[in-house]
Amino acid sequence: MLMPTMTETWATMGSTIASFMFVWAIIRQYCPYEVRRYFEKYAHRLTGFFYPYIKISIHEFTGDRLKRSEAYVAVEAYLSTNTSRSAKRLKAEMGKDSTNLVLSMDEYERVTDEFRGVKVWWVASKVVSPARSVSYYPEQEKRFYRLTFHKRHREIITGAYLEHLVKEGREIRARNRQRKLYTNSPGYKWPSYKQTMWSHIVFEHPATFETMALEPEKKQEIIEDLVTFSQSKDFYARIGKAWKRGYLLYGPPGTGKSTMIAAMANLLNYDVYDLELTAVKDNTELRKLLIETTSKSIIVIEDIDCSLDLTGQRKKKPEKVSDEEKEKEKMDKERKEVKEEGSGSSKVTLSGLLNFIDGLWSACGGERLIVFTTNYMEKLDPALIRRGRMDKHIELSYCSFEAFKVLAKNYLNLESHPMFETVRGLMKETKITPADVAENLMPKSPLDNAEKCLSSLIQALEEAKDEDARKNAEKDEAERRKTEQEQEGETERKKTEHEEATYKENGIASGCHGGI
Ligand SMILES: Nc1ncnc2c1ncn2[C@@H]1O[C@H](COP(=O)(O)OP(=O)(O)OP(=O)(O)O)[C@@H](O)[C@H]1O
Ligand SMILES: [Mg+2]
Repeated sequence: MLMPTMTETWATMGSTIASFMFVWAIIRQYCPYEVRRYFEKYAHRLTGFFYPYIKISIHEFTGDRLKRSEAYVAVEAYLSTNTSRSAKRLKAEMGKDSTNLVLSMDEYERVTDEFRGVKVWWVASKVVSPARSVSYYPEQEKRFYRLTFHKRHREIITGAYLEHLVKEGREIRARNRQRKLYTNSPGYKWPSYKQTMWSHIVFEHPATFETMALEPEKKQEIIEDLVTFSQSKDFYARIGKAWKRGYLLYGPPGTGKSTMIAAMANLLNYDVYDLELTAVKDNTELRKLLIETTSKSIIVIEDIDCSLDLTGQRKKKPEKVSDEEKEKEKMDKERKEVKEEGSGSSKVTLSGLLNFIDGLWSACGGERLIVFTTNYMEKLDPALIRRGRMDKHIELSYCSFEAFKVLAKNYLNLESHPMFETVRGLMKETKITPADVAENLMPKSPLDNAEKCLSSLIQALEEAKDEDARKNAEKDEAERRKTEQEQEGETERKKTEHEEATYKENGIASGCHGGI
């Protein structure tokens, strides 16, 4: 019998494959879905006998579809180091500090990797499912990576290789991570498959605790608290508490609450989620936003007192409201109105927010800070700010002399100056916010030197002192008038009483006369 030559074998295989493809094309074109499924099933089994490779798919979104899968993100980062060498089509994204471009493989690109002498293949791919006919959503893309390797290496690849890949992927991500500032936008539509509810920009705020004007002991205490938190994963696990911590920053406008949030993020290298509560439709949407936040992040709700009407239980007003309080209320109302403009009304309730902070869902992810800021702590519901929810209350107040020295160092590069004594004296007599101090210390022209800036600050302090004196005088005058009016009223009342008594006496006396 004649043995077939190599060429003949190839030709036979080729024609078998071609016939198979032809039959398959006909089945796909003309057969009903059930028949197609049947053929697919058996075709897979058949090829399984001869095909010596194993494939593992890692999808971008799995299960609940709300969060990118960690495995996918790790593979993406891991391959980014590999692909720049062997892939031909690459995607580039800005890396940490906007100084370098991070490369990753483009869709449908294939690369090889080697681990302990074993070769594997990676391909980046996606399936596009068509848009649903009755839907606002565009077509959905489901991206995934597929790993292929020979079945004789199954153990090493599914064990040591995948472990090594996840570990390295995480490290690369941490190295290249650009911190982000997220915000939830109003008018948000429900996400398509891959969209998230947050939009982001690169977080580049320069504030640090070093540049913050605060008393040194207070600053140190806050830094220690934050660092301890970030290193306490095991501790939180041991005591059975979710790894998160709430901070309430309160104080007058311009005392550094927002600046401190940026300093916190820079200290711990966390992302910031700036949550605009008035743009959140309801409690369900709030929970979804929470689920989408990542670990190593700060979730911020600024001006919590004006975010929503969360103070329902504390509406009892004092009987007498001073002019100052009236003015505060008016300002709040205006701010609230401005915030609510265009954002549609929100149905987030106090209980929804409480659940957001420490409900069951709040534990997902871990390593998160929740920070509220307010100008009026007394307006917040006690339930919202009790310890355990807002674990640490930090008051940021008017500028002290110690805080001024930090600003003088930052702005003027001065550690001491004869004019400092005048500033110290005036600061004891009047109040000024760090924002106002900073503004005065800022040179306004290239010719402005330290003396000019310090003079400007001293002038501002003197003006503030005069203003205080004027306000005090007005207050005293108002008090004096009030006392005078009260006294006049009292005299008038006594006079009337006296007249009435005299009238009664006279009437009785004249009645007696008549009777006799
Ligand atoms: N403690 C501080 N240290 C350094 N700079 C400060 C401090 N407080 C305020 N500033 C300066 O003042 C500006 C305003 O401060 P910031 O926005 O942090 O105040 P705020 O307390 O958040 O005010 P608001 O209550 O109005 O939101 C900042 O840009 C910063 O330069
Ligand atoms: Mg602020």
